Amino acid sequence: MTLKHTRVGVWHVFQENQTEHETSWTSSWSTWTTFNYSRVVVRLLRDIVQIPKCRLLLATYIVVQICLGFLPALSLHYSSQLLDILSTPSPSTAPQHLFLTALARFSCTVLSLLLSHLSQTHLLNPLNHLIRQHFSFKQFHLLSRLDVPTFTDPHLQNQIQQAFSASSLSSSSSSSSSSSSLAMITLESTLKLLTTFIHLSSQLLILTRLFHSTPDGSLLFTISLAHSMLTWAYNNQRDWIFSAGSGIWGATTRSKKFLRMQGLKQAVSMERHRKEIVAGDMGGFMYREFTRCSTLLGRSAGDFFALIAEYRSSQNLGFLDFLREPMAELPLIIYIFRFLFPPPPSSHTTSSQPPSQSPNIISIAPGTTAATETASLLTLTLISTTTASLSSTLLSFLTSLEDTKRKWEEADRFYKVLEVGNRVKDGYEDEDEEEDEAESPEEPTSPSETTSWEEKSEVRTQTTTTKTTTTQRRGLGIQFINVSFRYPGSSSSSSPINDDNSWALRNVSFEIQPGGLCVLLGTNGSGKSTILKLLMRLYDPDEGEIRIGVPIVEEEEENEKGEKRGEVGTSTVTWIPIHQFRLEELRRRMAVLFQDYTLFPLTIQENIALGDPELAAALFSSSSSSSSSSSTALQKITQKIHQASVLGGSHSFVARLPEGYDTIVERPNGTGDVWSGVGLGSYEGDGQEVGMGGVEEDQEEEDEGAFERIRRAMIWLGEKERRKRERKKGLGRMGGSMYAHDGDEGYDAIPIGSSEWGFGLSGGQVQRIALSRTFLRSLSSSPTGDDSEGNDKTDVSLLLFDEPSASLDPQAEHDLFERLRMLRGEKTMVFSSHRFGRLTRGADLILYIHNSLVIESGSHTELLEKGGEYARIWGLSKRAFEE
Ligand SMILES: Nc1ncnc2c1ncn2[C@@H]1O[C@H](COP(=O)(O)OP(=O)(O)OP(=O)(O)O)[C@@H](O)[C@H]1O
Repeated sequence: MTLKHTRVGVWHVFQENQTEHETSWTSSWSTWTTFNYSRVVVRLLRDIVQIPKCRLLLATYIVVQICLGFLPALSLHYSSQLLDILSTPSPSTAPQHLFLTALARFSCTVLSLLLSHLSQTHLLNPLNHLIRQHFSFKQFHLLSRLDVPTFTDPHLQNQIQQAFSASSLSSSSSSSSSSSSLAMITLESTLKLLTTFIHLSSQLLILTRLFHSTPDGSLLFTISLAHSMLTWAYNNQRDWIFSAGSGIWGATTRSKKFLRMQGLKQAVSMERHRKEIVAGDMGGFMYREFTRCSTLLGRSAGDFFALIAEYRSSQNLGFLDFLREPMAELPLIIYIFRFLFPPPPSSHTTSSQPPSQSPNIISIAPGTTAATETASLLTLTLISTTTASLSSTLLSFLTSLEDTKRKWEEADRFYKVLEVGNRVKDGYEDEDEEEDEAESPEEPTSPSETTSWEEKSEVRTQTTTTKTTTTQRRGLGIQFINVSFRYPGSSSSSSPINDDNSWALRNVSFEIQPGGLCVLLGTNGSGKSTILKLLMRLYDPDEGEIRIGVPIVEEEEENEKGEKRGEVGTSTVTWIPIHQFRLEELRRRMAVLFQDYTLFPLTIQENIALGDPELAAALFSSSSSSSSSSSTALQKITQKIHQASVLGGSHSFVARLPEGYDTIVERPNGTGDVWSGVGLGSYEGDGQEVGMGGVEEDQEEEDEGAFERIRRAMIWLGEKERRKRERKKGLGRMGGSMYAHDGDEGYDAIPIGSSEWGFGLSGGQVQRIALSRTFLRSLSSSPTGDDSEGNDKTDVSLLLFDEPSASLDPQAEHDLFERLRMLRGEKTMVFSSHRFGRLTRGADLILYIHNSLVIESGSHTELLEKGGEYARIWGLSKRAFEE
């Protein structure tokens, strides 16, 4: 299928080309037939029904909605009856009949109101909450389980965004709460379709009866039907262009001026660029450039959706416009026509039934009696309103049909995204696949059945075993065998590896024995961090293989004769392909500090504790329990966190923070304090009052007083919360907010989240917290820290550090390497670094990488003897100190 290219301002829109006749409604009918909607609806209902407490609520909600679907038709019925009675007054029965009918009509309105209220307050709101929560769990599960290449895939990102934002987008147009979940909106939409259908069918039944006895009934019916269809088709045709969910289209802009304009706009709005803008005196230039670009681009620059809306509204009038609008006037024209030229009496307006007694006959003509006029006018009113009502119900049904179809498609997309698999396959997945292929009757080994890492190595097939006779070492070995890798999305060309710059690593081979220390050196972008990422299996190599060496220490055994077996001080290293390990287990054996480490928008304590998720879970459960045993456990966990913090070098400054370890690093989005009516007064900057606009002088003082009171109330709340938690925990400090003591004034609120790292943490401090998290992982794996003898019981055998001292001062760097030195032989350590010195001198293996190739490898002495690149750089740094 070809693509249609449209220019909308600075945007280029590419659309799947639909032929003239293949408009949205025809294509929509074809999707109705091809798309298996029932599957989505059944799955959605099954999911909702499985949510605890939802079943009864849902059943009641459906019943109420169905009743609400019947009520309008019932109201119509009683309205027509009322008009019947009014047009044919009978002295004997009229008052009583009139009263009862009016009561029934009134009851319909009251019942409709009550049911709507019941439905919204007692059914829809709780149902919505349960469903939203359930589906948010599913969303969170997906987002938390995706691996790096899958998550960063732009195609999947787009799908996730579409699927997850569908609920918020749809909710804005939904009549229900704006925070409805997609599932709830889909359910509501489906039920709305059902109730509108019931409404339409019951209304049709009543109207057929009414129109049947009217000479122009069928004509009016046809007109109102045609009008509804045309309006629907018109709306569809208009919405078809670039509307989400219809057709496939994409838009891009390549306008350099527009990109610059937007970039400048973002730069001046974001706090993190403020320092550079002020220090570089860029403000004036930015303003001039922004206005220049904006003026040059004029109306063509703008947000895509705003431009599309403008584009749509400026489209030419079409055939449907000419047909649709006049058709709305047709019923009135017919009434007038009938008034002026009444039809001759027909067979069913027989002489036995005079016109005045037949309410459903239009027989207004000059010279008729007053009673006949009243009856006919009432009939006309009834026909007019019911025709309009039918038209709107039909339109609503057709719109609802389209809307529901879209919601089902969104729900289908949502479910498909939830099922997305990770690109990095788990060791057991491979194993299962192999077993499936071999059609083995045996059950695959369940992760829980295999308890030890060493045991696992025995069951592997593609293993190589080597014996080391050196001192018995712990840690894991690493082997890279001709490993080549390029990041997903890097250009792929058929040229040989050595001529292709898209590779991050090319034919890399090396071996590190368990407990060894390896330093990766090299120029920027040479591939050092990539080696660490491959070791963590964030990505898998494209070529070659990575193996992990598991040392199995041979125990001394005595046989029956008392002879000793096994070599003392030797260990057998079994080399296992990395992809055969269960990912969870592999990563539990490793601790990593990335170059681009991040802190999470949580407290410092939680940030460190997350180094060991089990410990973090124990921390959260102990802190929410008030028993004495959990208080003891909490103290032990806190000690462990502090211990890691000391090792990472963060304890000294964290302890001095007003909220200590409970300081929130950065307020999460949507949790910032909400203010209203402040900031309009004046702002005191450097002793000078600067008008901020809008507030009268008297009011200004009043507002500042109010602002102060609110501010203090918020501080009081934070303090209260903190004390409550302190009492509960019996230790430490905790707070949802952060306050700095400003001496005279007491506490002063610090706007959290206003700086990139919340409480104005320096780069080095952030790195120390991140280091503490890495150290926590390498501390005892026991969540309660029962290791009273101080033995290292950790599972972590491999430490990976990417520029661990990049932001540290020399003393902190020295202390860090001293601490790491203690772990030599206990754990395998791999460092990526630019620094030559103590680290490289003590390394077992140095890899010098350049342009994705390992160009030199060996120990410090070996590399100096070689006199290559390493020796040259070493010489440079040595000279710098000597000069
Ligand atoms: N996520 C990514 N997607 C695509 N390419 C990447 C990605 N990360 C790194 N690269 C590219 O891979 C190559 C190797 O990057 P890597 O981060 O391993 O270098 P490095 O040696 O650690 O550099 P530095 O010393 O600057 O930290 C570089 O060319 C880089 O541009």
